[in-house]
Amino acid sequence: MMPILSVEGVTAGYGRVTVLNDVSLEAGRHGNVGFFGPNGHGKTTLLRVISGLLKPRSGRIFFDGEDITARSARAIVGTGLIHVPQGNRLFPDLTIADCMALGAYSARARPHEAENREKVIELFPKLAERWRQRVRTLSGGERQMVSIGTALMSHPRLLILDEPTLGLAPKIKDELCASVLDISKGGVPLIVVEQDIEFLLELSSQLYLINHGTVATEIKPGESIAHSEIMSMYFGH
Ligand SMILES: Nc1ncnc2c1ncn2[C@@H]1O[C@H](COP(=O)(O)OP(=O)(O)OP(=O)(O)O)[C@@H](O)[C@H]1O
Repeated sequence: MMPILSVEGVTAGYGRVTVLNDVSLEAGRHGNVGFFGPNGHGKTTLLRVISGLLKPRSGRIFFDGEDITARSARAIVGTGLIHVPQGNRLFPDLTIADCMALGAYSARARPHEAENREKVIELFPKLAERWRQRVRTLSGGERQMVSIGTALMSHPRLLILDEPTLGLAPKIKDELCASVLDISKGGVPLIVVEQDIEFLLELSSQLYLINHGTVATEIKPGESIAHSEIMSMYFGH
C-alpha cells in the first residue's frame, strides 16, 4: 500500500547552516511514526519541511502520492496534513471557541465543524467548561489541549505533534498522553516527536532516530523494539 507520507532525499537548513542532510523516510496509513533523538539535531526542522513551513533546498515530499514540496503551508493544511508546533503557539486573546472556529477554516474542514467539535469536547471535556475563556488565561496543559483540539478541528488525515508533553506536570502529562492515544485509536495516523521514549514506544509502530540531521536508525513496523536497544541508540553504548 502506498505510504501516506514519503520524504525523499531532503536537505534543508537556515541561511548558510545545513540542518537536514539527505533525509528519506516513510509513514504508513496505519500505525504511528515516532521521531526521537538529541536536542537540536533537526526533528523540528524536519516537521517544518513536511508541513511546508520551511522549503527544502533539495528533495521531495509526497502526501498521499501527491508532490506537495512546492505547495504553501496553507495549501498543505487544506490537504489534511496538520502540524501542531512545539510550545502552544496560539493567539493569546482568542477564546477557546475562536480557536476551534479558526481550526475549521479550510474548505475541507468546514463541513465537519460540528462533528469535530463534539469529538474535541469528548476528548477534552475541560475545554467545554472554559469555552469562552481567553487562551492567555489558560494553564499550560489546557493550552496544549487547545492546540491539539484546534488541529482536530482541521479534520486531519495525518496529524503531526511536536513534543506534545513538553513542560507539563506528570499528572497532566499522563492525561494528555492518554488523549493522544485516543486520537490514534480514532483512526488518525500520527507523527510524533517526543523525548519521553516510553510514551513514544507505546504509541508508535515505526521509529526514526534523527541524529546530526540524518536518519541514523529506522525501526520498521513489525520489527520488535527492545527498550535497551532504544536506550543504546539514544545514549550510546
Ligand atoms: N529559525 C531558525 N534559524 C536558524 N537556525 C535555526 C532555526 N530553527 C532551528 N535552527 C537550528 O537548527 C538546528 C536544529 O534545530 P531543531 O529545532 O530542528 O532541532 P530539534 O531536534 O527539533 O531540537 P529540540 O528537540 O531541542 O526541539 C539547531 O542547531 C537550531 O539552532
